[in-house]
Amino acid sequence: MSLLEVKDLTVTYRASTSAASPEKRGSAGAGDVPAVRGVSFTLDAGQKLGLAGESGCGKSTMALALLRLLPKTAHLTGEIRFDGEDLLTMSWGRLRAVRWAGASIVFQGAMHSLNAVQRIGAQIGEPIRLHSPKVGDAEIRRRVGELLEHVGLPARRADAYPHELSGGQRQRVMIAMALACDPQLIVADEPTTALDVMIQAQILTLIESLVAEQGISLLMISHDLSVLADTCDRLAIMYAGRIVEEGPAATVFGAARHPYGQALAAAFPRIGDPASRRRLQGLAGDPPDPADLPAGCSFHPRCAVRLGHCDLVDPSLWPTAGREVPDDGESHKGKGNRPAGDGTRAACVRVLPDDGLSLVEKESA
Ligand SMILES: Nc1ncnc2c1ncn2[C@@H]1O[C@H](COP(=O)(O)OP(=O)(O)OP(=O)(O)O)[C@@H](O)[C@H]1O
Repeated sequence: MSLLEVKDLTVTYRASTSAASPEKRGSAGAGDVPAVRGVSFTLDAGQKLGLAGESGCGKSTMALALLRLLPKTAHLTGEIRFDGEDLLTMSWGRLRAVRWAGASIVFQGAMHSLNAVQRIGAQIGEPIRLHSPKVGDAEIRRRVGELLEHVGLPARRADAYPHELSGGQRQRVMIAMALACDPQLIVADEPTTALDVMIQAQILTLIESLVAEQGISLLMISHDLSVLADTCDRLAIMYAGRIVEEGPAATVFGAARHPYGQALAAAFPRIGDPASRRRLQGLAGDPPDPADLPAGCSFHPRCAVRLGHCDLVDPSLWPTAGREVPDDGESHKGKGNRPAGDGTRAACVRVLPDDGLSLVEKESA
């Protein structure tokens, strides 16, 4: 059993809370935003999964859904199993126990996530107080000091207010808070957004070493595929609310099968690979408005290698077997045996040419 099992998760932001639910209506209503559409993935204990995609593809919605932190207008269906328990059906009391101690989250933009008028020591101590009411003030203070030192800040900074810290220091405080109750999983949503590159690197190294040291699982969200490829074991690529490709980080970043995965990989440099001196390629156009998705594959209007049926068929995610999997999403249906594959799943496959250039790179060469 995996630590986290997400099965066919959908999240729809309703235009009106008074309207009947999408389930009761049978389909999404006018103005509803289907932000996450049938996402499934698993995360094992100690594993690091990176979730990448352009702005608006549903990454933060996914992250917030995992801890049921979405606003009331969000309607969720599917399953989110954490350590065997379904988070979507569990009681609020049980959910409170799972948050922080089972799974915790590091939000993007620490300044907006911290309470501006409370000392950071009190903020880091809060989850400890909530989860262990018998622990006294002196012990909490000792533990907070320890956590601050663990993330590279002096224990005395516990008395500081958020505005007295730099952006990087505030992000370290967020990480200390996420670690306060020894969680099994940390969800880090763009943990280095708005930090300069040097501090970004320090924070990423810190997260990496802490999760490795403590065996914590990590779900890291970013639009920066190269950072994720460098930090995570596995990568999942999201587009228009769906995971379109998922697999070992090196495979997805180095030889993506889905044209969107290829386009995203072509837009980022390969960290630590000086041999890969290639021109970075931008991807023309914007992701679709989730409330007004194109028919067929949502990526087809921007796809450099689309075929005739791409505006008709919306392929589902299938395990790939080497490079032989068809991309119509239908061919495996009804067949008992799935291909053995190499641990990669993709919603569409385009064979990489022999010169190793992705088709997207080749088209724009
Ligand atoms: N509270 C909300 N109500 C209605 N729609 C929302 C809400 N929050 C997000 N959305 C919409 O859901 C879609 C997915 O947004 P989300 O923030 O999850 O994307 P993202 O990939 O995390 O983007 P970014 O990288 O910019 O944070 C977007 O179209 C967004 O406008």
